[in-house]
Amino acid sequence: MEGGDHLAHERKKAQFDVEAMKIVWAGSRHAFEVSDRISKLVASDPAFRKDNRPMLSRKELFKNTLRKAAYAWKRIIELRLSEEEASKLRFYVDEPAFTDLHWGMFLPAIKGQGTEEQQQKWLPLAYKMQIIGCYAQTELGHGSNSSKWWPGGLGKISTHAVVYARLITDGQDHGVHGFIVQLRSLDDHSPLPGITVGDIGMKFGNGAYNTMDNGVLRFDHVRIPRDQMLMKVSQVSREGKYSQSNVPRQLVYGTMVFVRQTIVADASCALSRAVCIATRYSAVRRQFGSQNGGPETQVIDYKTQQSRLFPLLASAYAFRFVGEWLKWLYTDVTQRLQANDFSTLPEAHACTAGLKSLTTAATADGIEECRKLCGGHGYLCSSGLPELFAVYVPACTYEGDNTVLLLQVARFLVKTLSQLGSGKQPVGTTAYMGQVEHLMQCHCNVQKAEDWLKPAVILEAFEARSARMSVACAKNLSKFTNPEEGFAELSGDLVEAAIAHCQLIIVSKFIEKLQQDIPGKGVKQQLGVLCNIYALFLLHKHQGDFLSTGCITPKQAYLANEQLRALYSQARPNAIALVDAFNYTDHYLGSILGCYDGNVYPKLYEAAWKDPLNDSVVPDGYREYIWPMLKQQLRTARL
Ligand SMILES: CCCCC/C=C\C/C=C\C/C=C\CCC(=O)SCCNC(=O)CCNC(=O)[C@H](O)C(C)(C)COP(=O)(O)OP(=O)(O)OC[C@H]1O[C@@H](n2cnc3c(N)ncnc32)[C@H](O)[C@@H]1OP(=O)(O)O
Ligand SMILES: Cc1cc2nc3c(=O)[nH]c(=O)nc-3n(C[C@H](O)[C@H](O)[C@H](O)COP(=O)(O)OP(=O)(O)OC[C@H]3O[C@@H](n4cnc5c(N)ncnc54)[C@H](O)[C@@H]3O)c2cc1C
Repeated sequence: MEGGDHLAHERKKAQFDVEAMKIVWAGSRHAFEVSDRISKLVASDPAFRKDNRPMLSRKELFKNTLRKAAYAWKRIIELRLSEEEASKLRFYVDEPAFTDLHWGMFLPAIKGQGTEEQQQKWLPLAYKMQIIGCYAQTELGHGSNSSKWWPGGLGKISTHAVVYARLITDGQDHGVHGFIVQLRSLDDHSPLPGITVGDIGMKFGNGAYNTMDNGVLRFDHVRIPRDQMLMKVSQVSREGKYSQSNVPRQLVYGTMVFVRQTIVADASCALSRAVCIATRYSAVRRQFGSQNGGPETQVIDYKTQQSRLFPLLASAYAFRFVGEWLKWLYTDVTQRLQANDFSTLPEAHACTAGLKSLTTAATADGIEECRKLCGGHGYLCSSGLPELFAVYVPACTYEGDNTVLLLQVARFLVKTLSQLGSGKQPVGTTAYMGQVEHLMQCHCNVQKAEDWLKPAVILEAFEARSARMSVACAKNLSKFTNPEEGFAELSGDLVEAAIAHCQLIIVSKFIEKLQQDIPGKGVKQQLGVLCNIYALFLLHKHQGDFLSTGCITPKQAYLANEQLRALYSQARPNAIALVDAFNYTDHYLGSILGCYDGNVYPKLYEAAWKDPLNDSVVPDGYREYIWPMLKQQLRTARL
């Protein structure tokens, strides 16, 4: 079958209003309209072509990224795009670039940690791109006195950086503070005196994150003007006197809270993109197994394919909704901070750190699973999956290594439990800890598989598991005379308790989403199916935790799995429509396997001939290396 919509029969099976689901996915009608318009604008402009990336050398690739970034900026100005539209445009250009750090970290660091005066001086320059900034925190080795190493945009492009370094006045060390430092001349881009700066070298994957100039930076007697220390949290007077505002020191790390929140939202984008490719291809791909001489089985009908694919589809939706909620939490904490209410900062830190860790790990693993779900073709660059994986996987490391972040969550949980004794009632995402006595001894009330569809049953099982794991850690910690030693010794268990807590947050936010008014025929029902798949898939995967803590019985674990199989059958007819609801253009997906019309095979065949290796029938190197070898073999054979 040439041309046409090869997935039309799948689209007809949908039991819900796809257009309404698109709006739920986008977050609002307005967000949908902006996203739809800007993604089409990018897709229709040949200047944003990206299919040739894996073929380019690092230098060509990098120059191409600079061209695209400059062109994107030109279009943003010409079209007078709003901040929201401009950020969507950069998103759909889909190429990591220095601009990510300029807009995503440099500007937020100044906004969050600079005084009013500092903001007035630096922000207009940065908004107009008259200076380009990066965020320089990580060091080559341990400590804050070796060389900066890794900051994106630093290597070749940034003119300025927010640099994190120790502040020492009168011989006294005041800890790490942020400073705005000019790195390069605004005339000829050469490094300023005393500054050594460059790119740190090729990274994982062809193309992929090599469009970014992650850099190294050293200072030799560089003087930073006093008023370039970011002084919202603490100040140094003209006389060299150090003082602190009446705010928590942790605000110095506020930019990370902001970025971790955006990384959670981004996880749903990356995972949904991989899932869209794997779902469409699974419906196109047929294999043996037909009966009575009918068409062969679509691989999406294999239960094994469904049990690998549908939890990822459900996770993409789950991460979308928890990302929405996290954005709300971040906005709320920001407003409170402005009113000098710092009470929710520890929770915001724990939630952003924990959810960043959980969603990036699941997304990186999920993209790789989607590659395998596409069989051999998933390994071709034209599937889009190898590059997506290579670009995405460092999210498990940047903005805090995922294990280190889970340990931050564990500290928060242990602290929350320890405060129960003093009568402090936990609120927000730890409110359930307030019923710890009930959760320690409650029994799951599931007798038949369908009982697992009750939100209250699911919630209680997840709360009990999380509470019991945290309490077990706290009890074990209390056996150590030195708490830090205990924390280090038990860190493996603490990480698992943190994971259980974060999974509970995601499940509970999905359930809360379903309590809202969601318009559109069948939309809420489909989301209900996905929510149950997400929760029961986690329960099945971590049944060791649920069983060993006595939250459920082996029979109940068995029933959960039975229910999960039934849910997969309910999701099956809607699978293609559920990925169509992401509203991704073929340009953004960048995948032949995931193209909207499902016309995969002719496109794969055609793409192969476009590979530079097929420019000539006889390859370069044949005469030099292969021909003499063949001749040699010929002579040996004759002897
Ligand atoms: C709109 C589009 C945006 C696009 C986004 C743009 C870019 C994103 C895309 C790609 C990303 C690209 C690049 C990534 C950039 C980076 O990676 S920047 C470097 C980030 N580095 C890290 O994340 C380091 C991880 N380590 C930590 O976070 C450590 O906690 C620390 C901050 C280095 C501090 O360590 P330490 O001094 O040992 O303190 P400790 O951990 O013990 O914490 C002390 C107390 O402070 C609390 N706390 C820690 N962090 C925060 C925080 N961020 N906010 C609030 N509070 C925090 C902690 O809980 C402790 O509290 P106690 O009550 O004392 O227990
Ligand atoms: C693509 C990319 C882009 C980046 N961009 C930037 C940027 O723009 N600006 C910037 O400042 N930085 C940037 N970084 C750096 C990034 O933030 C750090 O790599 C990250 O925070 C992890 O720190 P590390 O590399 O020192 O890892 P390490 O801390 O050395 O981790 C190594 C191992 O040790 C373990 N470990 C470390 N500490 C502990 C502990 N306390 N307990 C138990 N285990 C532990 C970790 O789990 C990990 O397995 C970037 C990194 C990457 C990969």
